[in-house]
Amino acid sequence: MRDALLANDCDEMQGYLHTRIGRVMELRARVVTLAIGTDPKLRRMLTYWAATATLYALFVTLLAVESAAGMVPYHGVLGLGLYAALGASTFYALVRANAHLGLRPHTLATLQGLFGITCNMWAYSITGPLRGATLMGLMVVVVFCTFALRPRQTLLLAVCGLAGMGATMWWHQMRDPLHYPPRVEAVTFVIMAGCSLTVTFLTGEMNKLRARLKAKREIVEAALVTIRLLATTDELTSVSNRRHMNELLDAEQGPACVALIDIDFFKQINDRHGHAAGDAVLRAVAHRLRAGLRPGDALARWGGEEFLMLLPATSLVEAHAFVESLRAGMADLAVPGLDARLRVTFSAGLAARQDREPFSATVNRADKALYAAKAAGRDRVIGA
Ligand SMILES: Nc1nc2c(ncn2[C@@H]2O[C@H](COP(=O)(O)OP(=O)(O)OP(=O)(O)O)[C@@H](O)[C@H]2O)c(=O)[nH]1
Repeated sequence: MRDALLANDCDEMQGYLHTRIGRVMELRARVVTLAIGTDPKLRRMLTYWAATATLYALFVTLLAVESAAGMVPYHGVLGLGLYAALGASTFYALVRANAHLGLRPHTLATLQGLFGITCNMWAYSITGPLRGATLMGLMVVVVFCTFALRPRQTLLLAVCGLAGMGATMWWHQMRDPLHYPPRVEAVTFVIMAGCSLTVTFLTGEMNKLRARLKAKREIVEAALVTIRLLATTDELTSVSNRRHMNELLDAEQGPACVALIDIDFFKQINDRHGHAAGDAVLRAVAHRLRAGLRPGDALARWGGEEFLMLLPATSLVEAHAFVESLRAGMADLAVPGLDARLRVTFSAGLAARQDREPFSATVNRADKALYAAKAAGRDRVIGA
């Protein structure tokens, strides 16, 4: 009795924990969706944002540590920290809401790049002897922007960065030549300019390579679509070809019916009106049959003037009624370019798949039923 109660308590506890964990997971998924959305492109952009925000945070934390050691003025670090936090959160909001704002990627990248440059100028101004380290930030700005900007736009941004940093250096060496020796500032500037222009050039080349790769990938993707279409479609009638129908038959697991449909006296049409007229009849019949298909049904050109229809989850009685309605509908089939009085008819043999027999056996029975329909005078539907 006691054991049973204990087991009951355990089950209840397990159920309770299960529900709680489920709710926590659901809440977590909602928060993640709210924060970074579901669109992969948006998520990628927010990943870039997160990388730069982390860099700002690291940078400001390091400066705070240095300010505690008396190397950097406290108020300068606080100001820069607030400015960086404000900028980072503004850009998060802009990127997150951009689906509604509609800002172009290069506009967003340029704004972020310019913000990065001003952070760099500020950091250079307050870091005293550590200022050389802040110059690395300019390279990050260039590389970050290369994802969204064209090479020329990246170059313009790099020039803006150099102008900003150059002005900052010039101002400091004019104001305080003791701590900012003009020669040191000049050499630093030249090295920084050389590095950032080289990085701009290299990222520009990388961008061109990426664009070329993208163009090639698009060509390959389009070629794959064409190859797939050619491999699965009958060129004349645009319905599936035999190979594709065989794939569909292989994939079909449940009960189904097949209908083998053969145009009557097609040789006569060819002989009397010419091969092109025969082709037009094939196209018109295929078009009419395809238009009559229900969702899930499939149609293929099985041979010369023969079509195979796959009717999943359909009984023989239902299939008979369905194909019979298609047959009756042929009475008003008009073939473009041919005498309107020409009546095109077809005969059809039906068979239902028995248990899980291979479809080749079902199609064989449908073929026999078709033969019977032809023998019985054509223009009719017979079930096996
Ligand atoms: N125009 C055209 N004719 C084709 C094509 N493929 C096969 N055929 C012709 O279709 C004809 C089929 O003739 P048969 O098998 O004798 O059949 P039928 O004249 O329809 O006779 P029944 O089926 O017994 O009513 C042949 O003359 C083939 O040359 C095609 O793509 N275009």
